[in-house]
Amino acid sequence: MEQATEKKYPLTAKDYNLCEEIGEGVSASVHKALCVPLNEVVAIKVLDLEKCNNDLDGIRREVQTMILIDHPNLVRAHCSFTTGHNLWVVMPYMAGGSCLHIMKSAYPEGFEEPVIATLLREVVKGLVYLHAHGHIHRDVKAGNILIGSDGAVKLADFGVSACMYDTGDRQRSRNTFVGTPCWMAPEVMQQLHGYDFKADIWSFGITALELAHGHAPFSKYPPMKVLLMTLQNAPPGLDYERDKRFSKVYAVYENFGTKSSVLLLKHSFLQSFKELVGACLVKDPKKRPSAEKLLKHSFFKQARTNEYLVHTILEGMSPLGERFRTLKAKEADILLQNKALYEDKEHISQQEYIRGISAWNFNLEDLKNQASLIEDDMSITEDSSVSGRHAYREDDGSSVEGVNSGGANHSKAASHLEDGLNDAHDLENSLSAFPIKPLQALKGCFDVCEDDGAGSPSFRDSIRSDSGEQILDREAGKIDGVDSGTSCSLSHSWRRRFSSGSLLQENNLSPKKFNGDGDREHLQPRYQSERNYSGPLQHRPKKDFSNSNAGEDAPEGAFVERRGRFKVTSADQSPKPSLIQGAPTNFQNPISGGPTSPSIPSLPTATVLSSLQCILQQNLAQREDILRFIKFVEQSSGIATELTENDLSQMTPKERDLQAQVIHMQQSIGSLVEELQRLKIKNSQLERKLSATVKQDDKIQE
Ligand SMILES: Nc1ncnc2c1ncn2[C@@H]1O[C@H](COP(=O)(O)OP(=O)(O)OP(=O)(O)O)[C@@H](O)[C@H]1O
Repeated sequence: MEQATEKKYPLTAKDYNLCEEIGEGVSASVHKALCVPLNEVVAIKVLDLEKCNNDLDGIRREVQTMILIDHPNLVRAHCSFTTGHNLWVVMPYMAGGSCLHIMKSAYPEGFEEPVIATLLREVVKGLVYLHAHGHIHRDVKAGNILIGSDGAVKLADFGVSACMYDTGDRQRSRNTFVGTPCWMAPEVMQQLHGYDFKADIWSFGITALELAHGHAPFSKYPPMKVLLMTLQNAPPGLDYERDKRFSKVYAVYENFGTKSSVLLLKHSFLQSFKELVGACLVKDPKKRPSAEKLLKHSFFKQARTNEYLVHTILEGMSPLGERFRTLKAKEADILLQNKALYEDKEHISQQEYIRGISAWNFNLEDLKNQASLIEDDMSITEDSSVSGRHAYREDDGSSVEGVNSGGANHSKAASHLEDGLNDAHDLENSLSAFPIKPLQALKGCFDVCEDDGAGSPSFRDSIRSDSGEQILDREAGKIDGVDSGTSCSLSHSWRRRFSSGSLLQENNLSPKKFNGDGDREHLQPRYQSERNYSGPLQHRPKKDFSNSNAGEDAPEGAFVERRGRFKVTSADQSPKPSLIQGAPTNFQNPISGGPTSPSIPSLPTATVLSSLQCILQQNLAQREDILRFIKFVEQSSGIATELTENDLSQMTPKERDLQAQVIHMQQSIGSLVEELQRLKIKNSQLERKLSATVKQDDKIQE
């Protein structure tokens, strides 16, 4: 491949001395290296082509993009070449590392306001350039915002970026499913009408929250749940209560005209930050501002210079390689400590987290588990969702409702839902009640990288640490057994998590502390609940499973559908029997007008309550009708049994006809009684569900 810059970067591996590892992604590891002929420190991204699952197109695209771009806020590749079965991409060394790693190391609760403004402004500038050149980045997140030793901010990782002009028809919207769930725009998840540059604006909004809080909203949830929550809930945002540390009044000095005067402006950072995030996190992409427009937002008045970043966040940080090693070791340690938890069934979300997207398996059990985790979110009102309170309190270690709160609540929620989610039919009903159909949106979207467990790339041997010490081997971090029972080995999922964002708290690696707020003076080392930091989801062509053994992984029940790696199994696909032929079957959901279902997950609790009450009343009325009908039939059949053979022979045709009808009615009684039983059971289930919901509602109101 041709060199991209004036300087001639060598195209052979022997001209580079690979040093320690400084980053790891889903598809690659990144090393510090010395380019010997130029005596220049560089970063080399090493992609193992054998592990790339034929996604060579994606790699080609990434490298092409990286070489062609030319903007101070985007990481440009110097050159690339293959060595053995690896592809090396040589790029500038960004000594500060990614914002995510910096937060993990020293700012677990997010950055200070001016830092956020400075970082984001630089990112927007990069996006303006990318979008103007027809590219969508598709993976904007703190893990991909790199900082150089001079405080330069650059957006990296074009692994999933897309060129809008790829098809040649300059089509301006895409139809592929890529990105990382927490940062992924709803329209990318939905795949209904494609998406465009505005998908990056959504991810940018999520990244803003990530930089403010130290983690992305919903980051602790398993990927499926993240998708559902993004589609269902009101967009996340800043909250006046939780984020009041951003409410400080700032002094803004401005020069006017020739006379240099200083004006003290009272400015609430929180207000403009809230506005910025709110503008980006609008579900309708058309209503999101363009990157260009965003750049003019008043929020960026807080932005400072690159030097400011050097002084505030880089000074005092340990070298990147050392930081990376420490974080990696810490994560391995925490995984070991929590091993027992993962064996506990009550910690489904943590299991999902460990498994990562690689192990996504949409069988019935998984769907049930995922769906059972959804219930607790029904309590999230627009407001609390917007504030993100629900998702954050847990992070402080104080357990609240939610998945990771010690398991008790979760297990309660899960068992509570058991009743309502007894079969796949109900499950599908409940999912289909979402305003947009996430399942449909998900089916066939993914191909999933399976970890072959094969470890080190051949280049490993040549790697040495700057300090000469043995660097932590990737395999050394592998913890056997933790992931037992899943289809993904830990080494893989661990890599995946680490790369894109576990924010396991770090012992205060750096002496750097804030002196501003006071509330962040002490960065206590603590192990916070783990999150799901799933890596990018790469869209690949759907596979033909027509010859596959459809039922191979199905835990039970008939196989319904399988597209890509998605499959939905159902224990009962048979149509529900109608009550009686000719009898009314209009069990209508009073809200939607559709058939009633015990699960109406997309509705707020109050609406669900009134809906359930209506259904209950309807069922009671129907039961009365049926009882009356049975009584009537019993009376009729009583007359019939008193008739003798003789009587029958003397009957007129009309009488015989009537008699036949009576017999038919008698036969119906059996099925009516059965139906009645079924309704009774359903009634009692509804009653239980209703009282549980009322209790839950009461609790929330308390
Ligand atoms: N030029 C660089 N200088 C310093 N660190 C880098 C550089 N490029 C990447 N890194 C580090 O390596 C990590 C992984 O790199 P990158 O994101 O390119 O890999 P990936 O496999 O595409 O990851 P993912 O897709 O999971 O985000 C980054 O998060 C960052 O911490």
